[in-house]
Amino acid sequence: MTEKAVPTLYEWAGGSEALDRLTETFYRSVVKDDLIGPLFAHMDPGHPRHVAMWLSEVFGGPDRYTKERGGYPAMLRHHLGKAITEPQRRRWVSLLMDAADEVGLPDDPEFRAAFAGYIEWGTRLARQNSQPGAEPPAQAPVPHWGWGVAPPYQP
Ligand code: HEM
Repeated sequence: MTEKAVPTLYEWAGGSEALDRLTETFYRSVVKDDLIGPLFAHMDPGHPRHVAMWLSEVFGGPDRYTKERGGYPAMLRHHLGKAITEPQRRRWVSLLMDAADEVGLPDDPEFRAAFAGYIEWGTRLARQNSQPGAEPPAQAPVPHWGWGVAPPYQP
């Protein structure tokens, strides 16, 4: 019996097109939000696409954020000194999950658990690293997130 190959989270999500749709929709609601909108008032117009590139790389897609945007050190720099609060972090997560539903990212339990796991981890690091006086590592690889203990259900 041959075993099915396990797709990456990137493939399961629908690739870069799906992640672009996700971040476009997400940042449209972010900029209108009273709690976190002001943080993004001077956002680069390419921001949604850049974050989609980051997420693609994390979830096993092409390493475009590393090649074209400067990888982890560049991402880190964008958060330093922003003093993100816990309510702001929670709002960011909540709006992203709303956007995931709105654009129809796969909603199976395994995908959403893995997706939420990375988002929870990443936003907590972003909050910590954004505090005044934080000294996060200046260099680190872009994380590669997988399915964890619940690989996709493939009957
Ligand atoms: C998993 C969590 C997160 C990821 C993957 C992420 C990713 C990124 C990336 C890749 C950039 C740089 C984009 C570029 O190269 O142009 C960035 C910038 C930024 N992020 Fe995050 N971020 C996360 C969480 C957060 C949270 C929780 C907040 C605040 C509530 C936040 C606020 C910002 C801001 C204000 C910028 C700079 C925007 C600008 O002025 O251009 N991030 N983020």
